[in-house]
Amino acid sequence: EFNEFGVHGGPAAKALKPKFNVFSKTVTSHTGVQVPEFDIKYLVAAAVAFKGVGGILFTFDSSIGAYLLVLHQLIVTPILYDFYNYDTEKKEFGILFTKFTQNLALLGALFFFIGMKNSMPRRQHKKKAPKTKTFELKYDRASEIKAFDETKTGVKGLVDAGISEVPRIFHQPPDTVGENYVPSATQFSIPVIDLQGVKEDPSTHTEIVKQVLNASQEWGFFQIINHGIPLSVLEEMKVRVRRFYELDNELKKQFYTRDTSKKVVYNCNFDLHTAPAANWRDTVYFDMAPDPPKPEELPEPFRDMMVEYTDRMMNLGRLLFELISEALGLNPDHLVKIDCAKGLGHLCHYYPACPQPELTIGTSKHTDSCFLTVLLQDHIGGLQVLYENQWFDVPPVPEALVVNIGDLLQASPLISNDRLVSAEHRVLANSIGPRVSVASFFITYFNPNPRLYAPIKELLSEDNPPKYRETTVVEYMTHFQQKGLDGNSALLHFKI
Ligand SMILES: O=C(O)CCC(=O)C(=O)O
Ligand SMILES: [Fe+2]
Repeated sequence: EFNEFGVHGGPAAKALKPKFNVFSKTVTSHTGVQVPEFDIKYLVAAAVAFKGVGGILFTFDSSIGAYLLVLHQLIVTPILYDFYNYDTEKKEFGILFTKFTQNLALLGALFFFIGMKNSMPRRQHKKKAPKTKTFELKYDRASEIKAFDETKTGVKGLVDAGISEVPRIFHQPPDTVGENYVPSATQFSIPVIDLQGVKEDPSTHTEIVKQVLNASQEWGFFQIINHGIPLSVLEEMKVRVRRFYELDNELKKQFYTRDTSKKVVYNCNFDLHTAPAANWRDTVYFDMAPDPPKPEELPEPFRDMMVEYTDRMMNLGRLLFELISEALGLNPDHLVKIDCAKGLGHLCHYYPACPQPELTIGTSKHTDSCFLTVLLQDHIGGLQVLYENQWFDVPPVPEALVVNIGDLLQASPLISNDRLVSAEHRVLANSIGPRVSVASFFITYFNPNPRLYAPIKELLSEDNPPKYRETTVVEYMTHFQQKGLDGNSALLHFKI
């Protein structure tokens, strides 16, 4: 009825006019409201417009289109299909009533569509968030990283310059930071082992070996107290780390390099150019054993400190390897004999205060690429370990050192054939800072040590076949360095 318009509204206007008159009379007599007089062609024009424009928009999935069609239905249906003006016995009544109810059903369908559309935008909104990230990834990340690296002043340089927002290159993918976090005050926490009397008292020794085995198998992490390194040495070491980072930029820049064969390597993120997102952390690395640098090659704050710290750490490392050998049922000197305590490097980390800690991370989730790590951390906190798929805080204890099993011991992976755990851990960024830590890695990094490491034969059996192929430290480390902190274990590469 509404396809031809002509000058006066076409046949639709003709059909509508008497019906509209009846309609307006009925409305007036029932409600007392006077329906205003107007040329019926305008009503037809409006109905045609609503139907035409609404129909087109509707086919494009638009809710405006649906609203226009609803308006059309509301205007046209009660007037055009006026079954109420006919006797129930009349033929017209049946036809008009059927059409009226059909149009009512159509109206219902339109309302359903509008309801669906209103609930969808909320869902789509969340899905759209990663799209913003995809867009972010399209910026010229490589050039921004290059420019940042060329400043040679790291994250501390950005903070010193007064930035108030974390640059894009440091943005972590969404949801990496908040996932599966358990606040530290729960019934579980990483074990603290008191080493007092470990060398003097045989029953204490046996008890400690048991605790080391449990902690290394369960958590891959434990803290030690009464470990023999005086608190004053630990405190002084942290002071020296801060002092290094507070050196004049020109002095510090001399050590900024990506050449990992150097004995002193200062840079921001060893995997800056390959990692998906940069970490809010600077690091200076000292390769101290077996071939230490000359004292004059060390930055001034460490010159009279590094050798003492290394000696003390080597003694502690030998003790820990003995305890772990025993825990695995091996001769106490087994791990030392296969050179696990031969190489030692210290990673001195600096985590500047972060203006938007929720956008980035101090150190991405990773396992350590070494036999064993002994970590000195300050009072700020932020280190977390993954245990049973949940993140647990490793709370700072002033006199304690944190010990964790590395990939090459993994536990026992390469040596213990998966009996020990090289646990995943990470460091959160913090608005309070700087935080400093010293991670002492027992490993012969790039010393060409030809020794092949494989799961220890004594630990293998028919039920416990080797899970990793043999490899050298150099091969393992080369793979780790190329891979970077991408969230996957470097050990996967060596699985049989
Ligand atoms: O800074 C820390 O607490 C941990 C550092 C760390 O995990 C590492 O150097 O491998
Ligand atoms: Fe680590």
